[in-house]
Amino acid sequence: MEVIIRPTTEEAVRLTAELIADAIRQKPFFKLGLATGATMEAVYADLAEMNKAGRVDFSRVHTFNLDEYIGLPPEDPNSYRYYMNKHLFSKINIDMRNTNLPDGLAGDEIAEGLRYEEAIEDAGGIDLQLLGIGNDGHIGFNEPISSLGSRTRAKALTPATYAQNSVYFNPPESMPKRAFTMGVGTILDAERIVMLITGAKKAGIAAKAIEGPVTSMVTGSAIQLHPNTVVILDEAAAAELTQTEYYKWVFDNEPKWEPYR
Ligand SMILES: N[C@@H]1[C@@H](O)[C@H](O)[C@@H](COP(=O)(O)O)O[C@@H]1O
Repeated sequence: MEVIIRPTTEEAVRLTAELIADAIRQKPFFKLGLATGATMEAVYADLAEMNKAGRVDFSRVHTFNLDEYIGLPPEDPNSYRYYMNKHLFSKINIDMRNTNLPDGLAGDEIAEGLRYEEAIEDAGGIDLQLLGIGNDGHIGFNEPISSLGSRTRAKALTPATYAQNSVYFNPPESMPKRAFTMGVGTILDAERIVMLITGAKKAGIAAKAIEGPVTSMVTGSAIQLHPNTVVILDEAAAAELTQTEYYKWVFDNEPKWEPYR
């Protein structure tokens, strides 16, 4: 795992977008795993800008989102399908048929989990999975005590997640209590993981996920098991890390990071 700390949120976001764009440039038939949440909005704005400037082409990219609320139709402004269309898909040259999210309205939940797993497998697996982290340490909607081997399935949301995300719903109580999410095992199967964590509120959970023990209580800590992971943080989110001098040295000196410095 590598940890990169950038002085500002903008720089952390920009680096995340650059890594994604570079990866797509190297392999046009790219399978990109996507995340939602406030943190990612700026990443998608950067990617849309790069696409517009002709710096990255999404025409042959296939996307797979981590999760979707159960019970929300795609046109609901709080569905993750709506979020993705709004923040990214409508702004880039992607073929909408190549964009995938779990179907929040799927009647048979077991079948929907299997369908999504098969769709990822049929596409040849995910090349790069973008991740944020929830206040309770979740990745996707893999809440505390989710099996670290879990696959795509329906998952009940914790009170912490409810508190974090219900502010977007009107009324807040209309937020679904369950969601489909890729499993931790599904996420760990990706070829490469890029996690972005920004803001002072995430400093505690960032330190747990990056430097704490690998535990299903913080499913974000499972990234430590992945052989090709980079975590990008702004200074505020990195405030509780203990090895910051080392992380900074690596970014400032390792040749592979030279183009991004
Ligand atoms: N399911 C998503 C997660 O994938 C995301 O990481 C999290 C963080 O959101 P934010 O960036 O708003 O803190 O939000 C939701 O819960």
